[in-house]
Amino acid sequence: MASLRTDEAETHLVSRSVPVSAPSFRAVLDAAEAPRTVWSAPDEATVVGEGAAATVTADGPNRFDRVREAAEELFSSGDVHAGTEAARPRLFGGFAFHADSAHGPPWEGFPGARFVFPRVQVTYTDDGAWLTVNAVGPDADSEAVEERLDRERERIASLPDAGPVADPPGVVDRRRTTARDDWNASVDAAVDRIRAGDLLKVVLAQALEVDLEAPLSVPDVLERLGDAYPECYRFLVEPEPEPDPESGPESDAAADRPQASFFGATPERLVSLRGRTVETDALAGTTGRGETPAEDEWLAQELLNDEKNVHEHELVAETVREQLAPFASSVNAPERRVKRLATVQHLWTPVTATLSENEHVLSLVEALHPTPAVGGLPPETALETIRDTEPFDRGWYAAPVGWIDAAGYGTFAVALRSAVARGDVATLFAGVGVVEDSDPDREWDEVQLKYRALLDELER
Ligand SMILES: C=C(O[C@@H]1C=C(C(=O)O)C=C[C@H]1O)C(=O)O
Repeated sequence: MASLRTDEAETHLVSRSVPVSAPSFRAVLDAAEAPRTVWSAPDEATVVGEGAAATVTADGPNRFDRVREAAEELFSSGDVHAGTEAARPRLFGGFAFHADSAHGPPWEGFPGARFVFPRVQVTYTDDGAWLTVNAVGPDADSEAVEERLDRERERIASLPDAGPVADPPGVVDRRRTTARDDWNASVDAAVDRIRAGDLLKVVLAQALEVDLEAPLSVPDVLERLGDAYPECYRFLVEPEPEPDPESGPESDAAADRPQASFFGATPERLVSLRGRTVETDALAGTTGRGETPAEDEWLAQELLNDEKNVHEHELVAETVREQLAPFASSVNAPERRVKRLATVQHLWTPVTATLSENEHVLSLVEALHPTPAVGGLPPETALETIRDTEPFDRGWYAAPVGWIDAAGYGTFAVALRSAVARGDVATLFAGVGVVEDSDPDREWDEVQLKYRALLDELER
């Protein structure tokens, strides 16, 4: 079932934008009403969204089609003055990793798919910032939207200064979903299945729940992640504020339940589509950072020549090329290289393709997700292994997050190096590719290394 939820039954869309002198990202996000949206990608405008003029949700195996149909309906009758391309109407959101995600803790409010058309949007481009007000429904008349745009412009211009970025809140307690012995047994069992020929690769993940000393400031964390990971895709997805299940439906305590926020800074693009040009990444195979440039380079060279990591990587690169082939008149992938991030280095093959006919980006998302960088091979057996092995719900971790527009173009990243936070509790996720030569201890260490991206922003 897909649903397009708007203020009213009809879906007439009105969107108005004006250039504004760039307000501080943190000040805008701090003052924004929920659900808040952030999207920031290399070579793309950064977007902060406030509230929802329309929400698209879907569950089940047909969720990609359902979202696409609802998006087409939403975008079908638009009265849009965007002024700049980056401020054109777009839906921001994503999907759960598994089609049958249970939406249990900490994933309450995160359905199989959910996209938001923000009520208010600030778009930061190289040529300055734009403020956009959107409305959907029969009451969405241009005059009312223009009046709101004036009011929002005044509000944005007089936002209080966000002050200095706060230090990380500090971690007081942590709980792992996976004990060391269980991890070793799971990796060994996966390796046995690989050696028996049932599997080629499976990505196994862990979750880490941390209690923070103070409620998390998502704007501060996103700002710091932007500084530390400029080459990554930063995102923030929030469900609409929901009632507390422990209090009655009419209770005031409902309003006190902390807002859930799913956010991260991921190095992995799942796919971007513009015109008929497709860009995607094969990213798999990991090592650490060195203490010196020479040590960094040594580690990078070792990674490029390491048989186990190259095998793990090539399974991904090959699969991505194969999955794009039916859509494409050409697929190009250069020699693999190393992507160096603040805490890790990865083997990376950027893949580009030209489509043989027009496609919606969600068709490509559906074809590619999950790549063997986060699922495995063969895909169905790997997914079954993940479900049987992992003692927690991946929710939206390692799943597609991004945006779509009226033309069916879009960009999606793989939601890695991510956490879902609610007040002073956060759950972090990280996984590793298990192949024939995997060693449980080394894979354990790699999971801990991948947690660093977010733990560094939470620990004092
Ligand atoms: C699964 C994660 O990362 C993925 C797995 C990698 C690997 O196994 O080497 C590397 C990059 C990502 O494709 C994660 O960060 O949680």
